Amino acid sequence: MSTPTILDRIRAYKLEEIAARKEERSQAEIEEAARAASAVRPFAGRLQQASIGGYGLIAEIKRASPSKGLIRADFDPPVLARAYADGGAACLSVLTDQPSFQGNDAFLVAAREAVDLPVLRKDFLCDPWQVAESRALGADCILIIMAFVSDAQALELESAATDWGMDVLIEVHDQEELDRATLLKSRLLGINNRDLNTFETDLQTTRNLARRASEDRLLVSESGLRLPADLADMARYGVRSFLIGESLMRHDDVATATRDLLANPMVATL
Ligand SMILES: O=C(O)c1ccccc1NCC(=O)[C@H](O)[C@H](O)COP(=O)(O)O
Repeated sequence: MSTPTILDRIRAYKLEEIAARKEERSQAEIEEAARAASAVRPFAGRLQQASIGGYGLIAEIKRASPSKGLIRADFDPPVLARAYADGGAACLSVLTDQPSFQGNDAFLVAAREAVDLPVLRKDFLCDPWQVAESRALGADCILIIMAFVSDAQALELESAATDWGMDVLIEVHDQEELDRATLLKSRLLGINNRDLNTFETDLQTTRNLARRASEDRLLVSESGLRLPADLADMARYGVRSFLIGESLMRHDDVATATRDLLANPMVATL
């Protein structure tokens, strides 16, 4: 039998987590909480707007990761959210997965209350119940990781997100996942530079897949981006939106680091 991958391990505990949470709150209860949540903020719209002439940044609030362990000890989600907003981020991403990323649902709630930016719930979703739960927390966008879900699950998640008025960031990291993503209608397509088995990041993933993606998609390069030169490199391949966590989280002054990263965007030539 093959060794379980990180996604296999995450899937196993997520299924237990979902079952336990469903015991606590029925479908009707979670839907009622989702209906009572504050209005959805336009995630894809803000990102698109920022990427015209500039760069669209989804700035990630990330305390730890399976590959790096603890990334930031001084971790205060509302303070970080305000620093990202001051630095010019278009949107936030907040990790809520606890076992692998030391995230928490409360981090998303607190970060979103602190700013007026739209927020992505960064977690491992495979059940529409989690989409309603994301909306109940206030999330404006969910993530569908093609490597984590079947085609049927991806369609079900997208349909639930659409019903709740939320945006979807579809995530792919190879050609097969890019082909499967054609099933989905959402505009936002994230290309993850991180190999989820080895954890290595390689910007070549974005360079390769960006030119094969449909022109209708708004492309987001994800993971392993650190420098203004990295963003300019991706912009040469038509990618002007980015999901960045670790490199910004490691700066003492997150607002200045964010501002410096976004300064002097490459002029669009496409
Ligand atoms: O970050 C990880 O080590 C990781 C491991 C396994 C699955 C997912 C993982 N990260 C999720 C992400 O997509 C990143 O947090 C996001 O793209 C930001 O990446 P980075 O700028 O490199 O922190």
